[in-house]
Amino acid sequence: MDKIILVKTVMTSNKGGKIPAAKTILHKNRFMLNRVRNMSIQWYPGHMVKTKRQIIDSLKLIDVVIELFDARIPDSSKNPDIDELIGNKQRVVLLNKCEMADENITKEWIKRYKDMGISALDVDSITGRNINRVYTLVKESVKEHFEKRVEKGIVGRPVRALVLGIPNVGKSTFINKISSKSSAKTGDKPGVTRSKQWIKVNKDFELLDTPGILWPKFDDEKVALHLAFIRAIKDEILDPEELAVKLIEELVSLKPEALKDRYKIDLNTDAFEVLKNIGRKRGCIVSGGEVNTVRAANLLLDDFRSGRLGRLSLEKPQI
Ligand SMILES: Nc1nc2c(ncn2[C@@H]2O[C@H](COP(=O)(O)OP(=O)(O)OP(=O)(O)O)[C@@H](O)[C@H]2O)c(=O)[nH]1
Repeated sequence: MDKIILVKTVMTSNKGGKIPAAKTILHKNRFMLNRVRNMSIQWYPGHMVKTKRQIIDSLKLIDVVIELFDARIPDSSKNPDIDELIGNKQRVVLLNKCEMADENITKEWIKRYKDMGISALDVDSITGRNINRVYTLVKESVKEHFEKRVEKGIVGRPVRALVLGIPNVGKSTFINKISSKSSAKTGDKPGVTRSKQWIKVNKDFELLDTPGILWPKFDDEKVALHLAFIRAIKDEILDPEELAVKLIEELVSLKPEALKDRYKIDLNTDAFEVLKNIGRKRGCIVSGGEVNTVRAANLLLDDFRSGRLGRLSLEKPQI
């Protein structure tokens, strides 16, 4: 199957004009999915190849990769190239933004990774939940590798890690949080290219200061939508009403009470009507009493992204 990668573009109708709102929503839904499917590889070669090269260069300098996923969508926030890129480098998976995901489902994910022989931990890089456990996990993951180094007589250097993840997953926030107690850069080290700096977490653990950004890639529209819901794909690319309608559809089947509790609305109607009801409840009204569905959509997306709809995991590990 062809790889589908989002490009920076605005939603346009087949005739090139912006699609009018409400009445065309069904057409729009179909159109968006086609658009998502058809999004071609316009910026792939430039950005992606350069980023990949930078990551490959960085991998030579580190012992372990810290792979950050969004706890709400661990499958979709995984870049399919990562396995090939990392090769047999040790890795630790962190399910970030865990306070917005369903706790039990996150536990299932952690178990799933453990079953695959990968250490995993749920973290919240804002509050710092579990951040102090990351070093222990990293140390365990490289134990064997370091013991071999000691056997070879190579001693006395800290464990070095690279943080990898898709845009907006929280890489910088995580790096800042984990290093906040001693965020001073350690300066250039032998074997480190001029531009590369190490951030000292503690005397035995350092992070490369530039996190590796992996561009999201997806083969199906569900992944694309999930990435858009969490804002790993820039909002300018997709129409907020369309995105909100898809989010409503998913939440209605997954956890309807999230919408009911927040907005006190009836869900026994189609998703666009639900969006309008959200708008009515929240005062997104324009002159003449019409609902401003764009405002309502942005409000809903904002509520989801900031966790105000409660703890929601959109993806469960497949059995
Ligand atoms: N609620 C919550 N928000 C988080 C967490 N970690 C990061 N964020 C927020 O997520 C947004 C993106 O965080 P960044 O650290 O900039 O993400 P990044 O991966 O470095 O982003 P890029 O530079 O685009 O690659 C920011 O608004 C952060 O405040 C978390 O654990 N919980």
